[in-house]
Amino acid sequence: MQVVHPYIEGLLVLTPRKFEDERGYFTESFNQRVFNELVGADIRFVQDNESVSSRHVLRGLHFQKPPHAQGKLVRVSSGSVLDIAVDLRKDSPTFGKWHGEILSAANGKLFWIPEGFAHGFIALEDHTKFLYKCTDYYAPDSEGTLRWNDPTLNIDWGNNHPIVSEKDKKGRIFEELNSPF
Ligand SMILES: Cc1cn([C@H]2C[C@H](O)[C@@H](COP(=O)(O)OP(=O)(O)O[C@H]3O[C@@H](C)C(=O)[C@@H](O)[C@H]3O)O2)c(=O)[nH]c1=O
Repeated sequence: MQVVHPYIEGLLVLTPRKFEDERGYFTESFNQRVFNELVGADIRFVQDNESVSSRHVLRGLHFQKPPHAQGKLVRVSSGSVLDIAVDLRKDSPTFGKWHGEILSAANGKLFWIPEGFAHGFIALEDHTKFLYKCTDYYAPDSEGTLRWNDPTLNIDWGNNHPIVSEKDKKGRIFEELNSPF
């Protein structure tokens, strides 16, 4: 397992070992014990999600407010994305900063985004399948959306005209967000 700690504290990028042979490959895409040792906490996931997106589709930036905040362990099993986590923890030295990671079926990376972050991604290929585990259940009344193209965040999505849902077009701007974390 290769483990990388991005400069924003709490984020983790994991690359599980891939065993390749003439049949194809085998990999442990999730191992609760190994994961908890790496994170140093007893994290429990309660919901697995899957979405498929066409190229240029951007989903985000989403979070759920406490008491329904979610940690997310995300990966891609087909295609690729640029995945973004924005630090919304008010007392964090990196509050308002973001980290981007390319996740693809080919690189097999897992990106751990704990509670206190907004999350989103843009699909870089057609039929990009995005898989993620969440630490709390979907709670639509607790949902928050931060505007993907917020000028303060200034995220480089590599695309100025992505396909965005009507809900995401109405996302709040960072300056007016009043972060719940
Ligand atoms: C997220 C979610 C959505 N839904 C439903 C609600 C809606 O009718 C439909 C599509 O929902 P959305 O438009 O919110 O889906 P989407 O834009 O893919 O939302 C996801 O975006 C990424 C970036 C995340 O980080 C996720 O946590 C989640 O917010 O699916 C559920 O039933 N359960 C869920 O957990």
